Amino acid sequence: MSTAIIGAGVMGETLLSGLVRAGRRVDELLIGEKRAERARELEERYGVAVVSNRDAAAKAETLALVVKPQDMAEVLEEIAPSLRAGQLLVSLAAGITTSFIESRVPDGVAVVRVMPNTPALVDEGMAAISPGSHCDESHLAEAESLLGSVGRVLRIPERQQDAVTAISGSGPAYIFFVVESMIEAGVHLGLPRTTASDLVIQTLFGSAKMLRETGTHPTVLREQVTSPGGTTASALRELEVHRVRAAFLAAMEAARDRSRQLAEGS
Ligand SMILES: NC(=O)C1=CN([C@@H]2O[C@H](COP(=O)(O)OP(=O)(O)OC[C@H]3O[C@@H](n4cnc5c(N)ncnc54)[C@H](OP(=O)(O)O)[C@@H]3O)[C@@H](O)[C@H]2O)C=CC1
Ligand SMILES: O=C(O)[C@@H]1CCC=N1
Repeated sequence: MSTAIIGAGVMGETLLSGLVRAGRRVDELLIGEKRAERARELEERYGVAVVSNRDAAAKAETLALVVKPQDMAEVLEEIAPSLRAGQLLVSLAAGITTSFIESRVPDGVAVVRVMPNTPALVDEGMAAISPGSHCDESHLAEAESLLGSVGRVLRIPERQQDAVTAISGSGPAYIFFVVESMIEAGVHLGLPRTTASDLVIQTLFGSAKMLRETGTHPTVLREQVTSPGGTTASALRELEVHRVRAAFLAAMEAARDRSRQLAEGS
């Protein structure tokens, strides 16, 4: 069963590398990528065949669409004549609905919408998948196996996808932003940059592991660190004064709204 990835940028290559790590045979993978230089790079790095989008659409049973939302209509127009009933399209594009895709491809082509994230690069991705209107269990299972090779997969109703995009799709960027900010703070406090960086990364890793392995609510974990009248309480007070919690809410509402807009092509 061959699988094609159309659009091998950051997310497309993340998926490709994960499939290769998971033992998927390279001769069962096809890549559609429009820039010749990028195509050569992928061929050299993975030994994978880069073909035209139309060839990929004609040959593969499953196609992962990993182009920008703004390029999706053009790509669908290009590949639609090569598609046939029974094939599966797995879209990883933010905002693009299954009905947007279904209305542009032949009847009987199944569509699954996915919101992945970049920690898939280290097999710790979080992907949420939703079926389109012509999907059966086998299509969902195939999408699950594709994304399951690079992390966890959750099935969700499609109406939740814009919120999921705001939380886990964009989520790694917020975490990296917090990490950057804490490292800069360490430097301001006089620590060497490498020391600050080691401290912050291990603190993040340990905290994530505690959340996952203890199952304890984050509020309880935060309270355990906050000694009465101590250092943490002083720091958290400043975060509240600067309305960081409200800023997170506003930021994620903005991401959710942007995801909705992307479906309209803007
Ligand atoms: N990055 C992320 O963290 C996440 C991204 N996504 C989704 O993944 C998709 C891709 O995002 P990302 O990887 O960040 O973006 P990139 O710009 O890195 O990747 C898009 C790729 O598609 C290629 N491309 C554009 N047009 C075509 C075409 N007609 N045929 C074949 N390839 C084409 C681009 O080539 P070129 O550069 O030459 O234009 C580029 O390599 C988006 O829809 C995004 O919403 C979802 C979750 C997380
Ligand atoms: O920023 C974006 O639009 C994409 C979707 C989620 C993460 N990156």
